Amino acid sequence: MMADGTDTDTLIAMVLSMLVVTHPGNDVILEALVECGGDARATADVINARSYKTRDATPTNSTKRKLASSDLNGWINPGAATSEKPPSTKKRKDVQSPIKPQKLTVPASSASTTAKPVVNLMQVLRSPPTSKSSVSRLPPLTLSNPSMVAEHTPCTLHTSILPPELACKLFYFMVDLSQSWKRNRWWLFDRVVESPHRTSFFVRKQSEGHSWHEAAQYWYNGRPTDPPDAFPDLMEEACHYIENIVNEDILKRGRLPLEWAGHQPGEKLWHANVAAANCYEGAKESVGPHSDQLTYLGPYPTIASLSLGTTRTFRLREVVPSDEVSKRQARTFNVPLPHNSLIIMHAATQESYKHSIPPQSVLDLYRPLYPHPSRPTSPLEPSNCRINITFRFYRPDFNPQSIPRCKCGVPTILRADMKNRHDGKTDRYWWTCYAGAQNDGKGCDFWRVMDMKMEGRGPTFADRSGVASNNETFFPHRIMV
Ligand SMILES: O=C(O)CCC(=O)C(=O)O
Ligand SMILES: [Fe+2]
Repeated sequence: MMADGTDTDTLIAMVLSMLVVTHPGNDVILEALVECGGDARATADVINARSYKTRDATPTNSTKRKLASSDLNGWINPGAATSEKPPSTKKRKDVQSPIKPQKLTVPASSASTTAKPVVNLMQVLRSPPTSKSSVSRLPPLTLSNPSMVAEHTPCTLHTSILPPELACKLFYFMVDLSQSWKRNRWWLFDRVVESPHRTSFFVRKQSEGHSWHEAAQYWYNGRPTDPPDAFPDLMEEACHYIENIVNEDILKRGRLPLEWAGHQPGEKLWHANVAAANCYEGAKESVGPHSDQLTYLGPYPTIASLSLGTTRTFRLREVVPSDEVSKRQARTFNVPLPHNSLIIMHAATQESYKHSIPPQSVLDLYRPLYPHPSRPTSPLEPSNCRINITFRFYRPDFNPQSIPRCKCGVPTILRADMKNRHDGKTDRYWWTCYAGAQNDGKGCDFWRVMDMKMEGRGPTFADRSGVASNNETFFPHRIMV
């Protein structure tokens, strides 16, 4: 998770959150962002203003209207005769900034309205030109059962994963706890932005000698935090079930060369030593498209994500590598995650896909089976909350002491080169400065390719099996060891 300052989704979310009219479509918002030099506040003002002016609408719920225009110049300046065509968005299906952040955000109320220097946002955001017109567009697909999930994605879905009473108790416990969780907050350009849900970070009691306190700070975008809490007992109990399922699942799959191979033969290869929890209250709370930061997870992590409470849609969309965008399109997969289900994001999910929990217009309330343990005689209360707990294995070879520091003196973050992962000549992971997330948006230009061997990381499956592991000679989806 966590974010930096160049994310399309973040900018769109900022604009959306300031609109008083119905969503005009991402392409329209992006073009308006270009017109407004990347200033989200100004973009929202322009979209709002033009909507009322041209439609004679007032900003009441009853008069909210859908705006649709493919010609943004004409739409923003209906009277202005201009020969300059607005940048076409027809071909833009999957706009990616070169370095992607981890969370969708909404602006803090302090968003400024002053004019900002003009940046050509499209140069940053637009994918390299391609001839996509011949590539057919695939409609979103709902994956409503475990076999569909396994068929279409690198994930597995398990339903009714915990004993029902444990799932219910853990849900109540976490909802109560979540009252003190925080909205993630960080700098984006010149303003502070905030995540549209609450979050918290936990460390397992017996986690092998490393202090994951620094890692916890990075969960909160580099903000100083108190040492993270230990897994509560109910989470610990749930974790045993989850570890068993995850290890069963990964044993059935081939392993990728850079995955952690363990110190001793027979050792449990995946164990959760940290967990991050999210609470989404109501239909509008969300998390935007992102891939999880790999800093402590290392390459090709497995992440086990437990859902409790109301069903929400988990959305997955592949990031098509640059050399394939002219041949195929990404497809959006929607996976409804009911109470007591586990979706396991297996190796290569973070390198190849973005995931999100989009806002919804309606929500099915969760109806608990058991009363709240501390209010056993109260009536059962349906809830509009979803609790998500992602159990994670922070690798011993990506511990805080071994994370490179940037020029600002703070630990860097590790990202995958999602766009070039099939290239074979391009390195696939890099370390970059992350100081800007907290430091008034100002970081340094630190950028270094991650080199497993030079940095002394492992042992990996490649080390064990002798398969080439340098970043130039294997292809994530093609070589299994
Ligand atoms: O709530 C979810 O299912 C996803 C949460 C997530 O992606 C994250 O915390 O990184
Ligand atoms: Fe995530």
